[in-house]
Amino acid sequence: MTSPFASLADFRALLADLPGPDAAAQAAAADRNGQLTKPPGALGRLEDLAIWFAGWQGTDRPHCDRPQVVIFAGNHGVVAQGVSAFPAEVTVQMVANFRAGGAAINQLSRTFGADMAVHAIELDQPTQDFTKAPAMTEAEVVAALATGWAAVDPAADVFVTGEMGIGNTTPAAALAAALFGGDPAGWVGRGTGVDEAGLARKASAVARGLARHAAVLDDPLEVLRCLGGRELAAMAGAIARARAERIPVVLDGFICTAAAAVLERAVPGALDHCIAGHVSAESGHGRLLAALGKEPLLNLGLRLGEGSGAALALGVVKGALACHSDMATFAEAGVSGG
Ligand SMILES: O=C(O)c1ccc[n+]([C@@H]2O[C@H](COP(=O)([O-])O)[C@@H](O)[C@H]2O)c1
Ligand SMILES: Cc1cc2nc[nH]c2cc1C
Repeated sequence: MTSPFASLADFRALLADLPGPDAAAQAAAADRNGQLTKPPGALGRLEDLAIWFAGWQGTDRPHCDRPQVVIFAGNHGVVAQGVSAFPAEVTVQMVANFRAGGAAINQLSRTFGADMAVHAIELDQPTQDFTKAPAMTEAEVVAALATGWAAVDPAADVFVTGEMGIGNTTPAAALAAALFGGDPAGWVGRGTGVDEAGLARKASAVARGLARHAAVLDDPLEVLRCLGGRELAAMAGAIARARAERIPVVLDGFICTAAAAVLERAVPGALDHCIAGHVSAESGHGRLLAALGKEPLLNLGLRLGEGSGAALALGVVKGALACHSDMATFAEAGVSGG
């Protein structure tokens, strides 16, 4: 499908008209859950997870047989502010590594049977440094949203999106600060491993970005354009497309969640089809998830990005859905007490 939007106004209208879950399928799944051979509630959050997936997939026997992982890569003008522990050329080098099968996400995608795709977006054209100018023009942010929109396979049954972009914890922190308020220093973290001075440079860059773009801070899509990045916009576009297809989404780390938060702040409820795969070690991620009301499935101290935490969470999702959809009921198994 070519993208159904040509402007931010079109995208905004599309977001306001997204489908909800199938309440009947969800009710049928809750009923089935009550009949499975286990004490009530004994599978804990796995039970809620299965019932939630049932609603979005529109079946009382939800599945994770065709998970799709899509990684978007972008480069950032704000790296000129000294905000990353790694040089910008690592972005294109890691894209080559993804394509050669050598990154963590390749191994995790294979482990959980996910189809994996990589989209490098204009890596030779970094966004503008947001401390000096809007990161993107409207045409650029719409093109990135459309790349994300087009990347989703409508036949996937679970969707994961991740990113690669040296410097991108800084635009992610800027989005979080713009969307939820608070001191920039409270949203920046060590990313790939910056020292104290690097952390201070990140907080300063975010503060200057917020000041420069103060006029748009009440408009989440303009915030994405002025303070975000191409891979962040692409993740937002992909998450919106998954919603249009009613495909449940597993969110990854801080950058992915910040991109997703743009949609929720633009239209409350826009992330109802998303769960948090994990909470990353990036200091603002837990706070961002709390602001979105999302409880992460995993907390393993990851701070890699590239969809890795969400891909790992596919293991939990697969376990939850296998139990829900394939366990015997008390009646089927002849077990007393159901
Ligand atoms: O997902 C996370 O929470 C996360 C936390 C820290 C770093 N990263 C990854 O590291 C890169 C951004 O870090 P930095 O220090 O360059 O801003 C980018 O490629 C991300 O995928 C990702
Ligand atoms: C090596 C490397 C791999 C990554 N994967 C996601 N972000 C990354 C950042 C770096 C620096």
